[in-house]
Amino acid sequence: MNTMNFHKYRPTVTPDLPNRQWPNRRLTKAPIWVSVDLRDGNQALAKPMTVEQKLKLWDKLVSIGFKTIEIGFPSASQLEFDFTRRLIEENRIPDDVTVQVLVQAREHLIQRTYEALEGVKQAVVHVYNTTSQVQRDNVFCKNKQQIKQIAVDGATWVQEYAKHYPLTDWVFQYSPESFSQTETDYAVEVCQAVMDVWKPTPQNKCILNLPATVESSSPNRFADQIEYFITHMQNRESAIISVHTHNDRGCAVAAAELAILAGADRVEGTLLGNGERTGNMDIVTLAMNLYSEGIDPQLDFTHPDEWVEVVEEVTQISTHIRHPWVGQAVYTAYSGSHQDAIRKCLLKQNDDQPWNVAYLPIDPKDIGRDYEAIIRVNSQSDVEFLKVQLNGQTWQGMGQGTLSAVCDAYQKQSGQSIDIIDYSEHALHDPIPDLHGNTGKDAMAIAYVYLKSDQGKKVGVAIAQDTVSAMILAFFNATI
Ligand SMILES: CC(=O)SCCNC(=O)CCNC(=O)[C@H](O)C(C)(C)COP(=O)(O)OP(=O)(O)OC[C@H]1O[C@@H](n2cnc3c(N)ncnc32)[C@H](O)[C@@H]1OP(=O)(O)O
Ligand SMILES: CC(C)C(=O)C(=O)O
Repeated sequence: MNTMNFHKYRPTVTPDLPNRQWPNRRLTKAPIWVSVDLRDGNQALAKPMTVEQKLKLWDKLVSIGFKTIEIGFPSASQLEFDFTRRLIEENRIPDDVTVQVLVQAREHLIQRTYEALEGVKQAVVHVYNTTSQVQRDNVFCKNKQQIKQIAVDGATWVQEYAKHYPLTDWVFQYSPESFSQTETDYAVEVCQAVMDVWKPTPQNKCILNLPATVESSSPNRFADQIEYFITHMQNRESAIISVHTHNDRGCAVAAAELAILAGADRVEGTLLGNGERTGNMDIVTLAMNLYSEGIDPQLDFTHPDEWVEVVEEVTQISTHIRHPWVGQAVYTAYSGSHQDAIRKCLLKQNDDQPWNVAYLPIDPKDIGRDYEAIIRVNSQSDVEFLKVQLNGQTWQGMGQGTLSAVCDAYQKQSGQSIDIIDYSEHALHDPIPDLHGNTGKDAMAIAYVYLKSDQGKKVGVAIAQDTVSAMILAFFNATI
């Protein structure tokens, strides 16, 4: 047997933390959210957004309720610079929203970043350099001391250039990029050196953003890294601890959740998880996870169809039908036992009681989905909710069985009262000859339906490929 070449790989080293506290904690409130759609999300697109598209997404992010939005990398290109200027000069930044911008720890780029931000009321200047061993050795070809010096120089320039713009309320953020692949003690050392430059206080905090730039271990080990960092740093009360997870192993949301348990205050991510490679942490999923546990997510995702459309338009990426919480299929049950359970629970569900419905973790109505989409009929289902396409019209009905669902649909559509007197359905195993004696190989079921309506008693009969279709056709034959 061929085996995959797993010998090629080694696990990422994460700290031992025998007294870890995070597993005993629960999520109780939303973190500080930061949307990085317009930066990390954008830099990952084959066709990055135009200024107009960025403005459109910006408006959506503001309306959803983000209070900090990383708007781009203004020193990287004229487009990024111009977008920043548009937001400022056109007064598009509400007073309670702070823009954040990313920059490398390089002086000319930091200078240009401040030029882009001239006149802004408040902003986070986010400077980063990578600290991981692979980048130290292979990309930067520098030792730990030299890499730390890049961070210190960057922090110094960020602080110095800010002084040229005293009217703005500046907040400084530092990311040891590839934190999760960095020796955690070393990450603490570098961040401490940055804090020594900025000298934050509990009243004037800096932000330390700890990224899983590439997700390389399981979420519990990322949580260990965060808890280790927090418990080994000095002056914890003067820093906001932020995390920025990517989804390489499919666990970005879980990693962020466990990082919050481990003490992180703030989470960076994108709507629907767009971002480098497998994407950034999906803020929608994390926020809705909190919501489904009765925690105020502090973001408003009530009308997904509106903002999903904008995200899809600007990213040119469609949303999977099974995307957590907002995919088109996530409140739909095809299988009979699920349909049965949902119907029974919905009948018992009172609006003033906590949500208690099997198979539906939240009330789909909360995000603008109706129950009619919930139950779909196919070969896996016992028909209790029906959609019938007839003469170009869609008829919908719900009932204990096929016939009562059809009857319900018919009554809603025609306004006529109708009673089912009796019915019978038979699966046929032998082929049925048609009027000319030919064998209809597909015919497999026959149904009789006896009705009493305003027009008196009627009987309908039909043969079809299955009993459900035969019943529906027999019903309509009886109503003609
Ligand atoms: C994990 C992340 O998402 S980080 C963000 C990534 N996003 C982006 O990079 C998008 C925007 N960036 C860009 O368009 C370009 O990188 C620019 C315009 C900012 C800079 O371009 P350039 O200077 O031409 O190239 P580049 O970014 O490759 O860097 C060149 C040098 O800076 C160094 N450098 C890279 N990142 C950093 C950093 N964060 N801090 C300090 N130096 C850095 C490189 O090692 C390289 O050094 P060398 O010339 O001695 O080999
Ligand atoms: C710049 C940092 C925060 C980043 O985007 C990453 O590490 O993924």
